Amino acid sequence: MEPVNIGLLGLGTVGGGTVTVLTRNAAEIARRAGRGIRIAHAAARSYDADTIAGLGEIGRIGDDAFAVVDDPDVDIVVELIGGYSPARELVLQAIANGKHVVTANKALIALHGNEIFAAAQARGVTVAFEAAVAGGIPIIKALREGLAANHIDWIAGIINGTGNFILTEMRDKGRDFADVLAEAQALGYAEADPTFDVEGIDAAHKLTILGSLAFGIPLQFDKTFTEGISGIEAQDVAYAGELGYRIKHLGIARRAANGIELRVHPTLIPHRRLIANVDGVMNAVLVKGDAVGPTLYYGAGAGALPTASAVVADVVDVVRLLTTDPTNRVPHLAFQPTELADTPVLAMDDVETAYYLRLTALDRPGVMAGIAGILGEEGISIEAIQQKEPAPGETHVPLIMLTHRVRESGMNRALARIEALDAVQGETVRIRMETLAG
Ligand SMILES: NC(=O)c1ccc[n+]([C@@H]2O[C@H](COP(=O)([O-])OP(=O)(O)OC[C@H]3O[C@@H](n4cnc5c(N)ncnc54)[C@H](O)[C@@H]3O)[C@@H](O)[C@H]2O)c1
Ligand SMILES: N[C@@H](CCO)C(=O)O
Ligand code: NA
Repeated sequence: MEPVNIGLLGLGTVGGGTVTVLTRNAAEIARRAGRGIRIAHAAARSYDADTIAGLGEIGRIGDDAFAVVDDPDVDIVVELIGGYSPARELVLQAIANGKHVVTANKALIALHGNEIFAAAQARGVTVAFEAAVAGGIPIIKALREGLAANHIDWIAGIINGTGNFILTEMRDKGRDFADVLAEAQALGYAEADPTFDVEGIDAAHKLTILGSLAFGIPLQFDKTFTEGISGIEAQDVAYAGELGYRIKHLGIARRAANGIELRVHPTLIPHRRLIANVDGVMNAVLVKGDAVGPTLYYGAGAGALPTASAVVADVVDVVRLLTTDPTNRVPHLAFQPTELADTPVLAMDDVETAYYLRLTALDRPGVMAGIAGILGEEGISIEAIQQKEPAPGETHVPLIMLTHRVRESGMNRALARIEALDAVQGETVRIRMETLAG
C-alpha cells in the first residue's frame, strides 16, 4: 500500500524530534500503523537545512506553512509551530481541506479547541493532541479511553516541566531562579515566551484540556484560576520541608458539590506522596476515578524525543482510523460532542482548600492570640503553628501556620483583617495545601 503523507509545520525542538522518531523507528511504526509514513512536505520559518537533513528524509522543505496545508499530496498535517496565530488559521484550513491534524499546541487547543473540534466534526476529520498535555505521557489516551468507565473525582498534575525543573533545582541545589530558567530554555523545554511556564499559563492551558476530558465540559481557559511559581521563596520551601511537605506547582481539576474546580497554583503536598517526588523536567498526573481508584501517570513532560513520541503515536492513531466511520471515532473531548455538560466552573472564592501561611509579626505577648482570634472568628481552624527565631537585630519573627480547609473568600477576609493589625508587617505568604488522598 502507498505510504501515508505527512505535512509537517515547524522544524524546531518538537518538529526535529518528530523527524528523528519517524525515521529511526520507521519499520516498527509501519508494522503498527499498517502503512508506511513519510514526511512529504515540511515548512518552517527558519531552519538549518543540514541539521534537518541529518535527522531524516523529507520530500520537500520550504518556508510557507500554508503551501503544506494546501498540498493535495498531504494526508495528515502535523502542526508544531506553536502559538495562537497563524496556528489557528493553518489548522482550520487543513480541516477545510479535509486533512486530519495532529498538534502539540496546548495554547491553541485550550483557547480555540471548541471551534477547531466543531469544524473537524463537521468535515469528518480528526484533530489529535496527545503531545499537548504532559508531553510524552499518554494522558489524553488514558482519560479518553482507558478510564472511560469511570466517574472522575479529581485530577492533580505536575504538568509544566520547566516549572518543575526550576522548583527542583532551587530546592536541591539552592540555584538562582533566572539561572535555572535559562538552562530550561537552552534544553528546549520552555515555551517561546517563558512567562507562560513561570506564571502558570502553560499549565493552565493543559489543565483546561484535562478538565474537559475528565468532566465532559467545553474548554474554558478563561475560567481556569492561574498562579505561577515566580513568588515562591527559598524560606517557604525550607519551612514546608520542616513540616513534612514539598511545594509543587499543580494543576487541579476537581468535581465539587456545586461545580467544577479548575486551578493551577503552587501547592504544599505531603512529601511521602509519589507525586511529591516527581522532580526535574518530569511530569506526573494523578487521576482519581470512582471505579479504578487513584492512578498515576509519570514521564517526560517536555523535550524533543519524548514529545515526538506522543506526536508520532497520534499519527499512528490517525493512520489507523483513516478507514473508520467518523461517527465511531473516539470523541475529541472524550464525551460525545452533543453530550457536553454546562456544569459551572467555580470562581476561586468558592473553592475550599487548606493553607500554609507565613506572617511576619512583632515578637510580643498577645500578638499570636490576636491573629488566632481573627482566624477563629472567620471559622478557620489552625492545624499547626510555629514561631521562628527572629533574625539578629529584628523585632519581627516569621509565624508559620497550617490551617484546615476553608473557603477562599473566608481566608481573604481573615488575611485582610490580620494584615491591618499594627503588629503584623507586610503581606502574608499563602500557599494552598492538598493531601491528594481520597
Ligand atoms: N518543546 C517542548 O518540549 C514541547 C513539549 C510539548 C509541546 N510543545 C509544543 O510544541 C509546539 C512547538 O514547540 P517547539 O518547542 O518545538 O518550538 P520551537 O520554537 O523549537 O519550533 C517552532 C518551529 O516553528 C517554526 N515557525 C514559527 N512560526 C512559523 C510560521 N509562521 N510558519 C512556519 N514555521 C514557523 C519555527 O521556525 C520553528 O521551526 C508548541 O506548541 C509547544 O507548546 C513543546
Ligand atoms: N514548556 C512546556 C513544554 C511541554 O508542554 C513545559 O515546560 O512543560
Ligand atoms: Na501527552
